Amino acid sequence: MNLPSEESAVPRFHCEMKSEQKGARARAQEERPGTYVDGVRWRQFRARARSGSTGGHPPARHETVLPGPLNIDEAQRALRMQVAPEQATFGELVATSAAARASFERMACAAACNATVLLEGETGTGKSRAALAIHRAGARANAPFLVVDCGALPANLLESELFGHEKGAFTGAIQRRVGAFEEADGGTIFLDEIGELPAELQPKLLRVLENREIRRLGSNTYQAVNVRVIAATHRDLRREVQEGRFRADLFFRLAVVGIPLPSLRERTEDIPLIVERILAGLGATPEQLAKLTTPDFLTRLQRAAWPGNVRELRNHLERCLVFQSALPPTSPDALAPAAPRAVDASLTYAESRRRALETFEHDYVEALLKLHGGKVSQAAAAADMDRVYLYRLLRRHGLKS
Ligand SMILES: Nc1ncnc2c1ncn2[C@@H]1O[C@H](COP(=O)(O)OP(=O)(O)OP(=O)(O)O)[C@@H](O)[C@H]1O
Repeated sequence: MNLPSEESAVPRFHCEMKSEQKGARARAQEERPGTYVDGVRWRQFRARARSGSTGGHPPARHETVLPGPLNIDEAQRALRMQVAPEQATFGELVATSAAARASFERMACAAACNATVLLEGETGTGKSRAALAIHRAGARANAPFLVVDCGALPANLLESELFGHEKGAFTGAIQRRVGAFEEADGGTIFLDEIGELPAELQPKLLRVLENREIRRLGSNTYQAVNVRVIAATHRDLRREVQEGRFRADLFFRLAVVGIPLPSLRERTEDIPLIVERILAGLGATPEQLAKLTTPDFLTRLQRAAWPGNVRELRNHLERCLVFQSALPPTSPDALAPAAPRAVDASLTYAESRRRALETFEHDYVEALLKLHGGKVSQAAAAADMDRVYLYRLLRRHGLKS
């Protein structure tokens, strides 16, 4: 039986489904690109007449309750509708919340096709991890995955980074250099912080996306590239378009599959699971794990603000391990009683969120610079930010000329 797929590279016999007297059985035939139901990867699935539902983690096998026997249509519907595991994973990402699972579903769809993807989410929501997971779950998994931070370099260097240059293309170009698009040929290029792409490079990237060909700096000829593009931004790109900082045509080219990543505030129910994952990754001992997953501590973590999202949570847990203690979250809003925050509910959600982010960004970089006596390099290193990017933020908020 064939299941619908947008990707021509998906094997014809990708998933085998059998109707049986007691129900239906589905078995994935290939390791890659994988078989997904509700964003969850499955190897074997059985829907049968009377049994319990076992959400799995990782879910290699699943059984659920269905009136049997089933015909193939019913079995297919069962796969789509009856599977509601409590936990979902996509690559290294884990979640139980509906918001995150909806993102995983979109990621799974994106992985199965070749379309350009735009990941949108606040800083630290896991955009880079999501990009890698999409690459790994797709047909290009064994080909290169290249990351370019569009906010990290000035325009001329970024152009060379992306498209390469010929020897002598500019002062200092002592030899020919292959750019990221060429290097990623056959694979995926991840354009992080795409909202920071300098205006002069936007038409050049648009051309690459439209024609799938690049031209090295200093060269007269275009050459074809076969690269899948995943971009990410923490900015509201629609707003950037409205305000003339980002080209509308480029935005539409990038957002063929738009995937919003929810902030941690919007999915606090995922925090216990993420905490467990992070602690395991940090090599916590069983004692440490027990101490840092008590209901009381988890509730405190769930009530904190986490403007830096999963990254901030991870840093906090790392501190807890270093100091061998369930430290209270340090974010200014942590454990705050229901004190009203300065939000204007007459604005749209998007506008309100944008303003809050702008304020956060401004306050953060201002405080950061103050803490480090105005030394940008030192501040950038301490904040684990790229120096050029920090400069850009400081200029954007009028904190440095
Ligand atoms: N679901 C998750 N489970 C465990 N760790 C996670 C998860 N999501 C993100 N992280 C961790 O949070 C940190 C930030 O993740 P990532 O770099 O993917 O976020 P981002 O959205 O790309 O951030 P930025 O916009 O600042 O580049 C990383 O250290 C990553 O390991």
